[in-house]
Amino acid sequence: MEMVPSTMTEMWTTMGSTIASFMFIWAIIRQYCPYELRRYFEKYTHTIMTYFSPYIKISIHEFTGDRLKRSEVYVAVEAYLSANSSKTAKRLKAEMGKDSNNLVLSMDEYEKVTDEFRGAKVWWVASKVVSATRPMAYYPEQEKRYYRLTFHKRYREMITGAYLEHVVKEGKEIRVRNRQRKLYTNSPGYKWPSYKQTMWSHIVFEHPATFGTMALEPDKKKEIIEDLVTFSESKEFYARIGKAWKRGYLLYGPPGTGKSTMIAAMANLLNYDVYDLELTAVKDNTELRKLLIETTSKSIIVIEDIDCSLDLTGQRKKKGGKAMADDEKERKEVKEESGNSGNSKVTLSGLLNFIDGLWSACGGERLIVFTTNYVEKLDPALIRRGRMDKHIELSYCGFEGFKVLAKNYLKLETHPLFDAIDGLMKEVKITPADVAENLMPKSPLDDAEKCLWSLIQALEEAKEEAEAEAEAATTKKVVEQSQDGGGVCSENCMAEKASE
Ligand SMILES: Nc1ncnc2c1ncn2[C@@H]1O[C@H](COP(=O)(O)OP(=O)(O)OP(=O)(O)O)[C@@H](O)[C@H]1O
Ligand SMILES: [Mg+2]
Repeated sequence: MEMVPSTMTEMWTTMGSTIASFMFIWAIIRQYCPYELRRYFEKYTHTIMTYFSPYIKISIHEFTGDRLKRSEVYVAVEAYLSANSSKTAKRLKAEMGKDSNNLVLSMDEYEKVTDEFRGAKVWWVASKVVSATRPMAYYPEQEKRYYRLTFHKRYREMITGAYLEHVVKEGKEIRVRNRQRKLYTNSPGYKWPSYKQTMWSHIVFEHPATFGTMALEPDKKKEIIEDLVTFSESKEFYARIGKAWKRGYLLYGPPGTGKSTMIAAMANLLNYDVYDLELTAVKDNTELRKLLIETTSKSIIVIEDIDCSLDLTGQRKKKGGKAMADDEKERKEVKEESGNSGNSKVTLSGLLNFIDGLWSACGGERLIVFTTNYVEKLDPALIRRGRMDKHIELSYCGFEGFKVLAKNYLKLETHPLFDAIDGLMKEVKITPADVAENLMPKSPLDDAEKCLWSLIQALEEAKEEAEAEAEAATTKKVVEQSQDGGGVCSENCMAEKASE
């Protein structure tokens, strides 16, 4: 009976000393054995182990080839695992997600998660290698991150086929759902050569406008929404007909009719990013192309006030001479003062190339939107179908539009004053922006009726103004006619004057 503990103790002692000597010898080998020999040794142990191991490993690296763009697969896997790992993994990384108030969790380095697919079990590990060599002391050490997928070799077909496809597809969807939408601009607050690699700066896109809150005739609204949704679902169609997956919209109409608002509504409907392109800040055609290449898919590229944002007007100015309206000139001057334009050498052909040249096809799933107040002043080449596929006129507010605004601003579906407003709206033009401004309560005590009265007053004032203007115009015409018409029209003029 006494023998047992002593045998046990002896055994432990022997084992302990064996391990110790093994470790010691290994340390010696590691230290004195040439590096090549060690590599050779490790490589072969690895091969032998793999030969006997029933498991297959697949690595997905963050960067492949040159370190320009993150691998799409890696990004998708990251998103897929972030959704699936937050329940099982113990160490998680938190990052800001959509709406900037929810956190997106993803697995931390060296964390392992298990996933199951059609009865097969797989393991994912997030890992990284830190490259020992630093190209330049200034740069931080280069980390190469990757995910490693391990599974049994009997599932080889299924995992390399269906499972990975499922992961990538799901991952992409999760990314779209979680991403914060961004509003990009190319007009720089400062220039810092070669430090910033991208040409766009961005902030989070948080415009609340939707088609629901827009004052538009219901039919027109429906048509635009359907057009947009059809576009976003037509990847195969565009591929089949051999056209780049993009669509141009031209929004035109007087100021304050909702052109900019509609762009925000489009972005919110389709969940797209917005690139607000300030043409006057683009140096030349080459820079314009660079900007285009750096835009991502699922985005809207916007050029506001296209009529006054570059030398296109210069071209037309030569042709059209003095035809440019005074107010347009004013707008142009204002723009030039505010922006650092003047030295922009973007030409019409550069812009046309931007819209439908070869480069415009890269990325895909893109809307290009132009807005203008003077559609008739634009070069026909710029807005022909195929470039600007859909022309949308945003015009003065009708009664239907007013009802939408009344519902949004005052929570009113009907009101006895609506009839009076309907009548007035048929007689005078008022922009949705003006209607909105009048419906906005100006003090906490203002009720719906007061706002409606304020609108009626505005409409009546506008009506009086319009009447006065019309009268002035007729008088002017009569005077002109009597001056240069001479004897020919004098009879008519006299008759008109007599009747007045
Ligand atoms: N159709 C509309 N529906 C709802 N609100 C509108 C509409 N049109 C204009 N508004 C309101 O008027 C304001 C100005 O509209 P917006 O900036 O979209 O006009 P715009 O057509 O882009 O004008 P501009 O030609 O001067 O750029 C917005 O803040 C918005 O609230
Ligand atoms: Mg606008």
